[in-house]
Amino acid sequence: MAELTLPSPAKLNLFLHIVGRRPDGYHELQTLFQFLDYGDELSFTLTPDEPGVRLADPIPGVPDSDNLVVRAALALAELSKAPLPGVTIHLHKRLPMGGGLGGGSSNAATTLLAMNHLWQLHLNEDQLAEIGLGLGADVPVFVRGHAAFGEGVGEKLTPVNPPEDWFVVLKPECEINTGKIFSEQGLTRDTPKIKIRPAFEGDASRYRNDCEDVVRKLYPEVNQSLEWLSQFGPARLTGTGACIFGRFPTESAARIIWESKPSGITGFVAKGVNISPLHQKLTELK
Ligand SMILES: C[C@](O)(CO)[C@H](O)COP(=O)(O)OP(=O)(O)OC[C@H]1O[C@@H](n2ccc(N)nc2=O)[C@H](O)[C@@H]1O
Ligand SMILES: Nc1ncnc2c1ncn2[C@@H]1O[C@H](COP(=O)(O)OP(=O)(O)OP(=O)(O)O)[C@@H](O)[C@H]1O
Repeated sequence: MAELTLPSPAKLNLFLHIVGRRPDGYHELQTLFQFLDYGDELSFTLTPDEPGVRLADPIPGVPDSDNLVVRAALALAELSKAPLPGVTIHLHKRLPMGGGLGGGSSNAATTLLAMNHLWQLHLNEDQLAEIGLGLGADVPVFVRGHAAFGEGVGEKLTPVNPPEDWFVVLKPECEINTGKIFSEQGLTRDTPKIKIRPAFEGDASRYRNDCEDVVRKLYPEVNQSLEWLSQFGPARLTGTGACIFGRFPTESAARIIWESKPSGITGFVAKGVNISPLHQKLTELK
């Protein structure tokens, strides 16, 4: 029985600038993606006697047909002319939903890489990134697996190596819908483009997240958490939120701040990594 267990890490947008808007309404970004050594875990078991894609742990409130794990597996299955064995997928969710950590996109990318392997489809990374983009703007970076300067809607990726610092990630008590933030009237949409070089050679804390002002106004919980965390250094929103992060040079420095957080706030401490834990695991398996 073919079986595979793989990580599905979180990402941070170390900065996120909105530099324009495409005719289809999607926003053009410049962003710095880095992975965290923290995330969900997915297990895939082929079931040759039982066709189809089954999710063993549905997410409450998300129909299986909308779950990006199922959608990713079905998108691959559609491309195969030959009948494929079925698969049962276990999803161990740790990442908060609507957190700006790219949990669903990461789950989709892990599924694409796992099922390409288990179904022996031999699609290359470019093909998987293209299929991934059809599932969500954040999927390609998880498919490629290297920290990157992202442009376009996040699909034009230049691999970079920002410092692998430690992060305190806090999850204020709200879920934020990405589409809602991108449709807000007051959103800054005209930040001048920067060149790639300063973005990763310089200190990313010189740059900002253009969604932050709008999110602070709409979600007082996020505003309060940012105010608290920024006492200890620059604190920023990831994606369209709701999660925020502060950067620290060592694990112990991050843990001291984590231990002192106000009661009731959830989150975690994790290390920023430039090679995705998913790709690290796949390399070990080769
Ligand atoms: C904010 C980021 O997380 C930054 O990495 C991503 O750009 C969002 O990626 P995502 O969650 O995969 O977003 P999608 O599921 O593709 O888009 C959700 C909705 O947000 C809006 N959207 C998204 C991305 C983008 N560059 N411009 C947009 O206007 C669109 O209305 C879209 O229907
Ligand atoms: N496997 C999945 N995991 C999480 N969410 C999923 C999944 N499949 C579908 N979704 C849907 O996608 C929505 C966004 O979830 P996700 O965790 O990716 O948000 P996010 O971290 O804000 O993403 P991003 O940073 O890409 O904007 C959820 O509210 C849920 O309805």
